[in-house]
Amino acid sequence: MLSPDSHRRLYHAFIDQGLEPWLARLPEQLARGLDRKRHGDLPAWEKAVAKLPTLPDERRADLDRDTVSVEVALTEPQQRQCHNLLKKLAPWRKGPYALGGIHIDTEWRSDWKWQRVAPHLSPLAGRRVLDVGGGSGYHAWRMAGAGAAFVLVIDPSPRFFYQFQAVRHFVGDADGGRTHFLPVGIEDVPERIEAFDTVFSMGVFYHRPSPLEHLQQLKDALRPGGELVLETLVVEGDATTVFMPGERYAAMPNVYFLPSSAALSHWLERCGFRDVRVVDESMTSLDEQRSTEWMTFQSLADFLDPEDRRRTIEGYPAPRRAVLIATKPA
Ligand SMILES: Nc1ncnc2c1ncn2[C@@H]1O[C@H](C[S@+](CC[C@H]([NH3+])C(=O)[O-])CC(=O)[O-])[C@@H](O)[C@H]1O
Repeated sequence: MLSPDSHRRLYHAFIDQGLEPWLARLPEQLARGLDRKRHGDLPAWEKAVAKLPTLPDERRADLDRDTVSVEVALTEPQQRQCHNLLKKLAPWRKGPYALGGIHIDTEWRSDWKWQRVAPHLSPLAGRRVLDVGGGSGYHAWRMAGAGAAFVLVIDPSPRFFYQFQAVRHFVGDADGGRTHFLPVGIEDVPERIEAFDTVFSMGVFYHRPSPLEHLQQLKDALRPGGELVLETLVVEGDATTVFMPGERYAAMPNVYFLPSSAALSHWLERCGFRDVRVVDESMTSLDEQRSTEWMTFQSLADFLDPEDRRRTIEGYPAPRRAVLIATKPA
């Protein structure tokens, strides 16, 4: 269960944003997303967040820096307690964060992805934003830091929901209550809601078995004239190239379509998007995704061929990611 305060915050935000068609579904979606049967560790994550100590009101949140940071004075025992509680939510994959002097060095340098994306966005100031598959919410805090009026992360992972709530505990009201997380998938967004000025889908597309349906769902979430930001794994090739790996790609299950960025541009156009641009294409480096103290399992270095880093352990082209931006016609 969410604390009544978090419930209230979410409901009020949905009312303020005129998201009434979605509001009626929230109680069921929250209950399902946080159902204790979904993961054996869920009660432990909930408890860890609930046990975070009350913090002094005086704090300084910096959401517009590479490391999402909250400066707040903690006593040494408090800092130790927070460190242990945050560790209970590991593995921490998306970040980095610095919370009350605790540096969470996550598996991903998600700030590097943001650096590739941010310069190309229509300014986020005042916009209503949806981040589909937003993980722990790192990019959502950056979007709020860039001035978005309302940011909603949807991600079905309850672990990431509790990681977000832990960061929220530190941020407090310093974001003006503009950043939110709903533990559901893209399939739970009400049909044709057309409510968001910018929709992000980063690191999700290749997990979708029906890629054009995913593009259509993203389009339906956008208001006419809104902007889509699509980041995904691609392969080299022309507008006719698409690759589907076997059961695993770089050890990941559930990886389906890896088009070339030219093919993906073509698909976006076929789905009715306009002004499609590939703003970045780059290989994922071993410094961007790696094991850390906060994510101690295997990471990219273990999933590439040790003899030839240009290949995955399955012999496929190593991860290459593109960022595409497109507009829904007004
Ligand atoms: N049906 C679904 N609907 C929405 N999200 C889903 C669904 N299924 C899984 N996810 C979520 O999609 C996220 C994909 S990670 C990208 C994180 C961030 N965006 C990043 O760009 O760093 C992959 C990566 O590391 O590239 C996970 O958090 C899943 O729980």
